[in-house]
Amino acid sequence: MLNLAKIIVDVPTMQTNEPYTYQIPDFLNEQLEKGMRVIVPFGNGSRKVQGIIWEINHDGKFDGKLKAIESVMDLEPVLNDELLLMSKWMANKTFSFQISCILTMLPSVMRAKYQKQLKLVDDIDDENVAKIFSKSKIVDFNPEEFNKDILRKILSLKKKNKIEIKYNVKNKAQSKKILGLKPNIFDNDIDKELSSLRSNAIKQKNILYYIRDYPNKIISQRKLCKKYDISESAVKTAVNKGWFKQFQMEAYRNPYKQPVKRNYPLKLNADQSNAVIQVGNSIDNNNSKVFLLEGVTGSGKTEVYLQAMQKALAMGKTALMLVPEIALTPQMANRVKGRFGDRVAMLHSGLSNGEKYDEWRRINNGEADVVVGARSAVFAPLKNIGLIIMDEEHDTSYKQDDTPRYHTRDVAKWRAKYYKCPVILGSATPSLESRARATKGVYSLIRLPHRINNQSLPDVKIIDMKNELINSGDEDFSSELLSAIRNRISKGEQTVLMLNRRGYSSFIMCRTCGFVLKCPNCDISLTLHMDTKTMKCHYCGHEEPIPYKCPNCHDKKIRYYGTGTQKVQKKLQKLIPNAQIIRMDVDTTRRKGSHERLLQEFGQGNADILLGTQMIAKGLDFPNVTLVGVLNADTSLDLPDFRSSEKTFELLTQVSGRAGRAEKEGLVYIQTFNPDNYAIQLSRQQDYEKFYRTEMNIRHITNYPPYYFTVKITASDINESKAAAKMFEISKILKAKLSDQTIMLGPSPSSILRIKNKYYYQIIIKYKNEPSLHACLEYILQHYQKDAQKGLYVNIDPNPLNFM
Ligand SMILES: Nc1ncnc2c1ncn2[C@@H]1O[C@H](COP(=O)(O)OP(=O)(O)OP(=O)(O)O)[C@@H](O)[C@H]1O
Ligand SMILES: [Zn+2]
Ligand SMILES: [Zn+2]
Repeated sequence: MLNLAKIIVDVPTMQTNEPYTYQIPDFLNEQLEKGMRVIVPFGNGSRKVQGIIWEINHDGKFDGKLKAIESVMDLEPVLNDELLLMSKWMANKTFSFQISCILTMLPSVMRAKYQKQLKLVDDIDDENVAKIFSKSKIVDFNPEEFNKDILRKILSLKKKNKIEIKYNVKNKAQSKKILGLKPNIFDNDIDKELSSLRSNAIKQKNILYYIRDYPNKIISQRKLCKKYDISESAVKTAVNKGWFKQFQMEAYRNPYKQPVKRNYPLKLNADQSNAVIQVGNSIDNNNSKVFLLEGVTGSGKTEVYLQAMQKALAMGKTALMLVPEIALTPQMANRVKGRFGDRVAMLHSGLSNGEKYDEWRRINNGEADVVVGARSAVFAPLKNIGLIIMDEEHDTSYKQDDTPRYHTRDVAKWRAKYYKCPVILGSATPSLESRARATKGVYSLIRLPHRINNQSLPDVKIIDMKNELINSGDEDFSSELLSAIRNRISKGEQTVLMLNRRGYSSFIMCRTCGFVLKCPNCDISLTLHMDTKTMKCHYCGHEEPIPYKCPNCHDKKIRYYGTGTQKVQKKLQKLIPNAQIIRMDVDTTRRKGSHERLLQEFGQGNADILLGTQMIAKGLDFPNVTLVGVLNADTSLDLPDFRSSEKTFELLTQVSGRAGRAEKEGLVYIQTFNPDNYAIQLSRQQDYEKFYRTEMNIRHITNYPPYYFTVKITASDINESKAAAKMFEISKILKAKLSDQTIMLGPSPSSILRIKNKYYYQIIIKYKNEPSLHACLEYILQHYQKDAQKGLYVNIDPNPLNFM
């Protein structure tokens, strides 16, 4: 009989979904549990890797030699049964490896960091190498810190067994420790000390009074000093006299800087209350229904979420609310925090890794039972979930663009099944896939067709910029929009302006020879960043100075193309000198808290105009905004993507919805060079149902989702012909297996052929019913693993969000 553990190990280059069996050493036998992280030896060197315990068997048998677990990294499991089970499902569903799913579920600080170390095992002659070990026989080894000569010597000494290279796993997950104080003097002794103090020892007396008032209270030193105006030196004296015991206490980092105002449930209108009742019934009956809440902008979806969550909490269950990163505005956060208080945990990219880890632990310990967060919050270690909400369910940020390529919606539905609870998918513009499922009855459709208080949707006007360009020569601001802005300023009302911007919108081009400055590593033009005065690649991070002469023909007529937000802001300021403008884009929101601050300023009325990129389109609820302008509606239409109309319609509808949400009526101007395009015309009517029918017809004729399922397979390599050859090989395997109804596009070069010096080739498969496809793709995934070690990667993306 042996104590054995099956462990899923973190070995990047030789992945497998089969766990490895290890022996549990006696000293760990009591302590180990399923779901804990451990460190185990791997391979035949002295390599150590992180792993997670998948199964424990106390009366196991094993023939042959077994390695033993070296140490354990956790005191309690970090993954419960549910999440372990989910990792297995997810690996299968997304064609990835279980270990990468597990690592995705955990806060980043819990992912292992491997530190190489050098250990001196024998005397060495070389002085330069010996110097490395002058302080200790084991030192951290970062190869990039040594020159080639020394590196060569180290390797040759390793061959002679005079030096060992070890791999150690570092635990980055550290809780924050602060100084805590515990009273250590009681009753009569306090009085004795008081009477022995000089009459002017006021600080010392104050400390004793405090201890008399709170004899059993543990307090952090910082708080004591701040709250009772006591100096640190006075505390030091008190500790020396034995009045306090000083110790290290664990602190949660507090990411909420400002106090949140409490808010209370609103009286629901009939549509809202119908929605809450339906969802509530599903919570009561433990059924895992999926509701599609289709509510026009400003229809009060958030209040429905809050009151449905309240129901789940009242039954002693927990609630999970997912929002797109960009929509996790302070407004949304305050609404939830203000309703449910300290039981809310927030997970979003604005937190430091340490803060995220703390929030994660609060959830794992059961101290927070409401979680609000972006994509990865879908893995929050809540137990006993009673409701899952996905706000703006159509948002593309819900799909992860890198392995594991999961869609948050699928994970949410899996968890809801596990806990037998409902899911609400909410949106003013649901994804076509979800809306089609509601038509089929797979989801239950609930509609909120009216705005709160029956306020009408804003009036939308479309401006043909072709005419405008001829008449006024301005391609950014039409005269109608300008006069509407001036009019709002004179009335003290506010305007939101959106610049529909894509990554490369401000590139530079030579007007003489047409030269465009491109990234040396990727097939993409560099983007101009005025704040750092550099040209940057958004794919690989390459950066270089802005050229003043054309690198090709040396002419000085090189100029900036496309509309950057900065440029537009300058121009607008010139056109309307008295306007107070707040600009919101990647550049102005990079610093922590700046997003929050800008919105707050706008909300307080400190500016007339909020000018920004797509990040201002969603979720904002400012009653004084009566005018919305979309400066360039066309950029998202130009995408070589079958979803470009859907994206355009959705964006225009969402941004229009920011206008006229309270008593005053709203007006929207959409500037476009394609005024007749159906997505633009239909967004003028803000009629989602009509858009849905029109777009479904087009998808039907062109054989696209939701009528077809899709899979994208890519191969990438530094050598272009290798990537292409691999894709042709794969296409042969597929052709042999797939039925004739299935459509295969490619192999073809991806639309950005080269990224980070690697070439990409792809195949897209469109299918309706292909039972053997999954197994075939699994085979491809496993079979081409060995190529990854040589730098050729094969990736499978189920239901890709873009085909480019
Ligand atoms: N029952 C109600 N009575 C009064 N006011 C309400 C009610 N429900 C919601 N509101 C208010 O109406 C406004 C719009 O609601 P909310 O922001 O929830 O809409 P939404 O449907 O989420 O909109 P969007 O999709 O545009 O973000 C908010 O200011 C909210 O406080
Ligand atoms: Zn030139
Ligand atoms: Zn690049």
